[in-house]
Amino acid sequence: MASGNSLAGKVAIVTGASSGIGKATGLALAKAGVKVALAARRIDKLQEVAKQISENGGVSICVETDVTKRDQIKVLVHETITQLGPVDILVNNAGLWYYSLMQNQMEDLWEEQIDVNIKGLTNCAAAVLDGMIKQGSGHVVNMSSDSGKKGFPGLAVYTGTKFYVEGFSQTLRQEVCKFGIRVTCIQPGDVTVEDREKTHPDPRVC
Ligand SMILES: NC(=O)C1=CN([C@@H]2O[C@H](COP(=O)(O)OP(=O)(O)OC[C@H]3O[C@@H](n4cnc5c(N)ncnc54)[C@H](OP(=O)(O)O)[C@@H]3O)[C@@H](O)[C@H]2O)C=CC1
Ligand SMILES: N[C@@H](C=O)C(=O)O
Repeated sequence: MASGNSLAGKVAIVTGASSGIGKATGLALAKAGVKVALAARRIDKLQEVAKQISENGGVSICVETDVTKRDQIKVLVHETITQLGPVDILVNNAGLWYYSLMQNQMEDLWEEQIDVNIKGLTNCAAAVLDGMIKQGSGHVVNMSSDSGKKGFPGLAVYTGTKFYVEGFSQTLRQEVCKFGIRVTCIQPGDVTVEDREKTHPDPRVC
């Protein structure tokens, strides 16, 4: 354990760790000495991140997880505790966004964003709470967005999901601070990620 580093030796789950902000967070936490459970649907991408972590002397596991599936989240938490130890940190990062004007009625895209950004984030937070309450400590880091602070045309549903993240985080914080659990909300602005085209699939939907 590196001295003077309060993160070293801790255990973190990072959802959406297969690319972008989640991947960068997983790498950064591992570099700081955190044992990281990398979660996302694309196991091949997670394994690439894990390889990078182990080449740099870090510790991680990969758990194929779809955060819209509660049973898979339970397996994620179980595998993390079994292989790495009790969960100190959850980086609730998995999320996606699609630009589309409401008038274009892209119902499937709305539902996907609601399922991942709202239900997935809620279920992941819920799955680690019990353990954190029992151990009297923990940190839930919820990924919001600048879209969690103001609306952007073309992002009505996405913005709605991130306003949810803000409201959910504020309330959760008030409920669990008495157990020594911290809840943080992060609002990145525009961050260039490798899969930008995937989340912005077709400018014609705008
Ligand atoms: N990039 C930006 O400008 C900003 C991003 N954000 C937020 O940051 C977070 C990360 O996004 P970003 O890094 O940019 O985008 P990426 O597309 O690079 O990453 C999204 C991650 O979410 C994962 N994911 C998507 N759906 C699911 C699912 N059902 N189950 C599990 N994992 C899932 C993806 O993994 P996989 O496909 O393998 O499952 C991927 O790892 C999001 O919450 C986003 O809203 C906030 C503000 C700005
Ligand atoms: N703010 C970003 C998403 O959260 C975006 O501009 O796409």
